[in-house]
Amino acid sequence: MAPRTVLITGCSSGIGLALAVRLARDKQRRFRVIATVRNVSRSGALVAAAGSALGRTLEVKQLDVCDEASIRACLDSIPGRHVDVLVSNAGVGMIGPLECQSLAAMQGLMDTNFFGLVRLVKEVLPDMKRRRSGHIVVISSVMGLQGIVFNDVYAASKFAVEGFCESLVVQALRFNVAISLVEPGPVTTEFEAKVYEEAERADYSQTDPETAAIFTDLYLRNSRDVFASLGQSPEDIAEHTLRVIEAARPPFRHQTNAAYTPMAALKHADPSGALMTEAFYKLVFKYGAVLRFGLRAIRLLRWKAQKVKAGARLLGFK
Ligand SMILES: NC(=O)C1=CN([C@@H]2O[C@H](COP(=O)(O)OP(=O)(O)OC[C@H]3O[C@@H](n4cnc5c(N)ncnc54)[C@H](OP(=O)(O)O)[C@@H]3O)[C@@H](O)[C@H]2O)C=CC1
Ligand SMILES: CC1=C(/C=C/C(C)=C/C=C/C(C)=C/C=O)C(C)(C)CCC1
Repeated sequence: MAPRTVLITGCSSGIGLALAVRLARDKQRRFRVIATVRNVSRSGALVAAAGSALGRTLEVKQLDVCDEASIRACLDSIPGRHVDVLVSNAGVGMIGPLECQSLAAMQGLMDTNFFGLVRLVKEVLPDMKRRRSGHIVVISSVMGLQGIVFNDVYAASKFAVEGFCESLVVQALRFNVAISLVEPGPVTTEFEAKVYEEAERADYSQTDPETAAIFTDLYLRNSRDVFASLGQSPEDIAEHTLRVIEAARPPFRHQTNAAYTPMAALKHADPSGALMTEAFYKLVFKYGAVLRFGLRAIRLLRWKAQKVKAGARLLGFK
């Protein structure tokens, strides 16, 4: 079988980079990867990780999801504009009290996370429909299902992504085009570092002292613990995404972190929203110590499991 052409956005770091390299290094050579970056000068890590795959199963192209012309130019440079699998991955985060964020920054986030996807789909879907084949894979988030305090605008952008795809999936199916949402929980990538850096630079005089204290003393502290305990690696997410891409009948939704799933399920257990609101309120304001204790226990268990795995490898077990 001819290799499938996979176009991925946001490959300069994190999930996009890991996925591009994982697919390009596929032992069965099932994929030809077009790894796109918005700024070619930031493709060093990708090129280094791709190694010998570069120029064989992986090529790097420029694509800014906020710039329609760059999307069109990238697609026009592909023979027959033929893309079998589009992975919409490029995205940015934003945390903190609303009052400390400018409307321009919020609009910029929506432009990348939501309209970036819309621009890509508008350009790629018509060709896929004409060919009556294709797969659009969208890196959404658990925050596309469940909001998290101080992530208001980011969660809204992922809810928008989910609503867009949920509406489009039925029409696409009629043309034999699949749509899949991959929904990771926390992943340890530059994403995390970038939002913390921005939080450090933020001007908290724009909000009241109580809100600022809730954000810096409760949210930031607990969030770091959540990432340290429940965080997955970008390589983990690449493996999950590979499974979605290679599925004979791709799922519409795929959550990558079983430990996070109960958090996203609360709203479905009680349609009034009371259970979800109370559970999160208590986790943030009442049982912070219990949350941190639980997260520390998970960290210890993960550390022990890693040691056991390393020991097994040393003894020659797989
Ligand atoms: N990390 C996490 O905890 C989670 C992340 N996600 C989602 O995963 C996706 C990837 O994030 P992750 O790998 O973690 O973060 P990274 O910050 O490591 O990667 C984000 C990528 O998106 C690129 N990007 C940003 N804006 C644009 C643009 N306008 N056009 C093209 N590329 C752009 C960045 O490029 P540049 O280097 O030029 O800035 C970078 O390559 C995002 O959609 C994010 O929302 C979902 C769940 C959890
Ligand atoms: C679970 C949980 C928390 C934090 C969750 C975080 C930080 C999730 C991050 C998810 C990401 C980054 C998704 C990206 O798309 C709190 C609010 C600290 C306390 C209540 C329980």
